[in-house]
Amino acid sequence: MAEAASFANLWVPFCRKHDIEPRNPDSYFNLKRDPFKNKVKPDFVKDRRRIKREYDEFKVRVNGLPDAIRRRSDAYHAREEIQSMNLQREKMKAGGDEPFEPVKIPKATWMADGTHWPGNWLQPSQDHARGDHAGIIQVMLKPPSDMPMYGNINEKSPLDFTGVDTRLPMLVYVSREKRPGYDHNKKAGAMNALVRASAIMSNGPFILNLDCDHYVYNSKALREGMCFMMDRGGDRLCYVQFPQRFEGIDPSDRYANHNTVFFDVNMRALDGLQGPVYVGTGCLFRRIALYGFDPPRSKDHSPGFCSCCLPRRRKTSASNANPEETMALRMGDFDGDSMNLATFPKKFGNSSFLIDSIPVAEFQGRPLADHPSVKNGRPPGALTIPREMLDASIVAEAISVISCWYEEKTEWGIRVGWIYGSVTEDVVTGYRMHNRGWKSVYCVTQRDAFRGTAPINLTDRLHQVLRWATGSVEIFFSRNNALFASSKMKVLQRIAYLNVGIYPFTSIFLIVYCFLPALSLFSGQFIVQTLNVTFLTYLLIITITLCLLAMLEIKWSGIALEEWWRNEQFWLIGGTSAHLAAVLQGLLKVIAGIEISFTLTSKQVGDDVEDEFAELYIVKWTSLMIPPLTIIMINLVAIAVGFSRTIYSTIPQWSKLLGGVFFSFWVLAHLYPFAKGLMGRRGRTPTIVYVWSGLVAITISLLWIAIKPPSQAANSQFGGSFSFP
Ligand SMILES: O=c1ccn([C@@H]2O[C@H](COP(=O)(O)OP(=O)(O)O[C@H]3O[C@H](CO)[C@@H](O)[C@H](O)[C@H]3O)[C@@H](O)[C@H]2O)c(=O)[nH]1
Ligand SMILES: [Mn+2]
Repeated sequence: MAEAASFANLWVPFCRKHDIEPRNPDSYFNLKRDPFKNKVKPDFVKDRRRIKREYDEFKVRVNGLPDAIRRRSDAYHAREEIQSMNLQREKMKAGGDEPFEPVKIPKATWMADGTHWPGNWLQPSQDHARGDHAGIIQVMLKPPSDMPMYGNINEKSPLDFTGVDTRLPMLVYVSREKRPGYDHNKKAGAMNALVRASAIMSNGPFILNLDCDHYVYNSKALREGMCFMMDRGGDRLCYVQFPQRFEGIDPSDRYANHNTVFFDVNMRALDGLQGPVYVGTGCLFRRIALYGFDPPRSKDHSPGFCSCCLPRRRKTSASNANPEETMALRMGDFDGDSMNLATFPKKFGNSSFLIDSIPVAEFQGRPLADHPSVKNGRPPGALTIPREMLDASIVAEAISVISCWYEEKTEWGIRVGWIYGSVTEDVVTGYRMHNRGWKSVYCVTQRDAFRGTAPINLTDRLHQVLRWATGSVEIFFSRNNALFASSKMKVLQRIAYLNVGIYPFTSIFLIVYCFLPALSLFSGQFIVQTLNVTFLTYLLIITITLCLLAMLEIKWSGIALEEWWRNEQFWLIGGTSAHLAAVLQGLLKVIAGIEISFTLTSKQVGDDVEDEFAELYIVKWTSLMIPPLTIIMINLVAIAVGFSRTIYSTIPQWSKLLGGVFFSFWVLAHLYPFAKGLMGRRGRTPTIVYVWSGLVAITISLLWIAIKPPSQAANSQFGGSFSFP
């Protein structure tokens, strides 16, 4: 961190001077395009060469750190040992009869300034180990000055930053206290600790949340998000969500990692309702909304007026599932009654610094009152007061709010901050805000705002989808089920959230549909006895509707047909494997209380220089693969059975066979990427895949013979009775 902060002193002004994008040095230096395009400043070449060298040196220094720190720590340790040995020897000379004891000094990780690193990961010991350590706060970069600080030539800086603002934002490293035996609530707990620490150290009225596997790709994106927040009526926005975009995904996007249908269709559609769901990263929050308050002026925005489809319906029925939920933290309407500060310690914990910061964050987040129509605006110039300097008491307070016990008997994780108890804490957290009447906005910038990495091999991808689906099932069985939403949630938004909780359950029907074509091939019967007009009309209407829907999605969102098809395919792959498992797991958790773990999805590591997408071909067997594999085998066998029966029958009815096989092929076409994934790299199919395929094939054949002995089957009808005219 210290190395990065010191490199930033050069890198950030360099980016400002030459309009560098993206501002992640690693991706910038790895860009495939011409770095000199549109660059006109004569010293750009010189600056770039210099900064590239600095960056390379920085990287080498970082690579050397594990070794350097170990050597430094050993040296310090040896010195300590010698010192204490000398001390003992002197004592022996002076006093005499004390027995000589070998000195034992616990090993520690030492920092360059000769102090102990409080975390100690090199040599874990009690109180200094992963999952067992005190809270750590390190101010890496001090708060910047209020006025721009322009560079000038006289400085020692190796680059000429004349006229470039060289300020850097405050940078603080936070690691919350961890003790064995405490439930730390994973990411949600980490976010809440950060929210509290930042309330005390900087108290920005807006918070950007990025996952560790994402980075800023467009330095101006934040400004676009702020436009929504500062706009008239923007004070009713709880967050601005940016789409998730990914890098390092195989060009054909075999497992629909880009998720374009979700990010370019669903999320954009939700933007027209109460707003997009929160997807965990790339999201700009209004701090006050995270604190669990109602939006301002919620009284004049009664649901009768904003419910888009059912106007003025429920005045009396106000199905407010939990009135105290929305009333408890009501901040008044900002204007008349002020916030009820007396109740704050019970909700936010005992830090008076934190409690005092809340009204400040609310005030500073208001839109500028530069127009008569802006209600409760912030008077111009109100934010130009200089920022308070950090002192020891502030840091001490920040340490205390990231302690293990701080949240005890408060509403953190229950009504305040990120909500606990779900592996998809993001959806729940956003839902609670919408439920209070807040709106959100989807901000798709021309240039991607943020970019991240995603698991591209089949196994990790399935596990990721499993986790999401499990989260959804949890939501379904919890009080966050949209059926219990407050009356402030718009009807269509409620349906959208209902869908979030329900979609894994579609896997049950999906699996049935995948077996039906095979079944009809085996039995020679189609799902309906005769192809009457009613059936065909239904089929036609459904098919046309689906096609129209697909066309609408593609035309409106501008995604490519291939991307759309990948999403369809993965919907079936995930649906028959991960979604089903999630439903079972979710039921287990609800009924038996058995929990699953939230493990970080593994990220591709670029060791394989020869193949950028080596990760794609990794096959790790998981039982999630059994249902799709079974579907593939059964459909293949069914096609073979139907085919051979037609060949050996006296009057082959090829059109009937074609009709039956068509639906089987349709299922297989969806599962094609899955089959490809199982194969691994050509010629390296894992044995377990063969074993399972063999097992399934034998089972089906035996079953088939048991049910319909060949002599009998030979006379029956072949190929399914459905046929193309
Ligand atoms: O114990 C944990 C586990 C995860 N994280 C964070 O959570 C993020 C998401 O984990 P990742 O393994 O990248 O999962 P994804 O499937 O990529 O995450 C998506 O889905 C998650 C919910 O399941 C959301 O939290 C994420 O924001 C969203 O990007 C990580 O980047 C970490 O920053 C923690 O802080 N603590
Ligand atoms: Mn991720």
